[in-house]
Amino acid sequence: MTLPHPRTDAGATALRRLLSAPFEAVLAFDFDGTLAPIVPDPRDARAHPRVVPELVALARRVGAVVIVTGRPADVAVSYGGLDGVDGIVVLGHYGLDRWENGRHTTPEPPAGVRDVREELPHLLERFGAPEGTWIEDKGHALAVHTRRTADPDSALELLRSPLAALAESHGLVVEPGRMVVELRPPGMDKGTALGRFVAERGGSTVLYAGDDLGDLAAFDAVGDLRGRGVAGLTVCSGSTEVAALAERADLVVDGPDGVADLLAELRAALASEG
Ligand SMILES: O=P(O)(O)OC[C@H]1O[C@H](O[C@H]2O[C@H](CO)[C@@H](O)[C@H](O)[C@H]2O)[C@H](O)[C@@H](O)[C@@H]1O
Repeated sequence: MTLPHPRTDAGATALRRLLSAPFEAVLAFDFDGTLAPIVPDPRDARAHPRVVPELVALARRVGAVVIVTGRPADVAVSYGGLDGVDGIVVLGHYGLDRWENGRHTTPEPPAGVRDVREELPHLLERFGAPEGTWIEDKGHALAVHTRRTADPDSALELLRSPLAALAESHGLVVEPGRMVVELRPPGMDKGTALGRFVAERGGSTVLYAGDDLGDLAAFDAVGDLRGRGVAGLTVCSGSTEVAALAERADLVVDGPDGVADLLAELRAALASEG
């Protein structure tokens, strides 16, 4: 079992530093598509079976393990079985809420979310959203999924601008993703969440792994952190659905299976370093 080689010098430097000073490292992961395989119904998403055991082992050997997700933090904990990982922190809703040591802290949702909740079904009907279009109500955000329609890409195209207009009229922003458009509060993204977390923990290395467009902000944050002396390694959990992340990553692995392999390789490498 050998660790893969990052294709950039910056990534290789970060991996070396992670292995030589693991207690100064922050390991950060997206949830869906990275730790959890993509499934048709978002309510069925669960962590890859090898992920939690590997995170449990890694959490004992690194500075911090953090999940940065578009899910509500408590939902990611429950779907992922993440409460089994000692010391893990879960930043949900792109960083708006936080789960740590069994405690979930979350702000009040803005009024715009309530209004969008009311109007969204009518909008979908008015614009002829095809059968299989599904609204995920996340409390602080609403996500319109098309994965279970006959033609998910066309359904997304049909709905993209009406959803953007609805979001804007209620002070929300749209977050595009894998067969989904989310209408969510502005003012937070995965990059801000990751940057703040690394500052809070004082890490000298950060690894961030993601699979979707919302993870690009976290990749940007890794770039900013490098400018401030923090070594950074970006990992793409590769898929046929999103090319933009793979183009920017220091390392591309084969979906959640590949992420689970990487975790196992990191764990083995850290164990052999003593
Ligand atoms: O930031 P993440 O943890 O990656 O969450 C992003 C969105 O993931 C979920 O949707 C995605 O995964 C579903 C389950 O595999 C899949 O059916 C869907 O097509 C994907 O877009 C989740 O439902 C969203 O709320 C998250 O924002």
